Amino acid sequence: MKIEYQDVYVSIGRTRILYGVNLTAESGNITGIVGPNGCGKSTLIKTTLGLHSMKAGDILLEGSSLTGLNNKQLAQRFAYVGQENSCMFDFTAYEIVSMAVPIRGRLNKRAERALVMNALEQLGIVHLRDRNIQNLSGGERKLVFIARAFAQGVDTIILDEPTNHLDIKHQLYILDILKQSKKTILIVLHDLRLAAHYCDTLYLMKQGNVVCGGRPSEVLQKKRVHQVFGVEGFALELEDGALDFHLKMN
Ligand SMILES: Nc1ncnc2c1ncn2[C@@H]1O[C@H](COP(=O)(O)OP(=O)(O)OP(=O)(O)O)[C@@H](O)[C@H]1O
Repeated sequence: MKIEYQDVYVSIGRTRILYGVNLTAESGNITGIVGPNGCGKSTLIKTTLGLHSMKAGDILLEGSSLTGLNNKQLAQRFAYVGQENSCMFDFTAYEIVSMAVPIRGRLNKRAERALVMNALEQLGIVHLRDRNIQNLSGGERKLVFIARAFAQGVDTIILDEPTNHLDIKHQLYILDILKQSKKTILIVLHDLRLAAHYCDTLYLMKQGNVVCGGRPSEVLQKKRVHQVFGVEGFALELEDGALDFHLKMN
């Protein structure tokens, strides 16, 4: 489902954090948000979850405003995978994933089990189902939280830096799964190589606003990368047509 941010202004306390953000994540696409630390990426995501209120603007899902919806109604529309990897209690991976089930309404035990197992299978983590979440590695935990998002059964998943702390193999694994899912994905990324390669559309943020949005090849141009990140880098097309990002290091 298409997500539209229309002229979103957010303040925290007396500090203005977002200054009229306009951004569209098209249905079935991967839309990335990149930008320097503190530019407001997580604030935008948290505003979508209703954790910050908007001073002005609106957030629409398939044309309908999210304003005023309660947590359950939001969870019936989209899933969220946050930066945090921790869990305070001794749940198994299976139990964590099954927490998504009530969002789908009443299901009998058999249907619930099929749903959870299907999500674990999609992420390739059936073997982890009885493991205590506390004893899993950071990458394994992230896979469990993404499986929970899949079990929610929604078309739209919003992820805030899901590749943080993961080794390169797990980073690619997670992004490949998201790509193959054909879901509407809105994802905050720091790695510009991953952003260039996986995103259909990319938005570049700086100091609370979107500097530019479009295809990664258009957005990650040398001049703009320098303006926003202060480094020398640019997107480049490889022989097979895939997009990469070249960073010049001194
Ligand atoms: N609860 C809060 N109270 C006060 N200031 C906040 C709060 N949350 C965020 N901020 C400030 O808002 C700005 C944007 O923060 P945000 O976390 O959205 O940035 P970000 O782009 O996600 O950064 P990063 O890449 O480091 O995760 C920062 O200056 C941050 O200090």
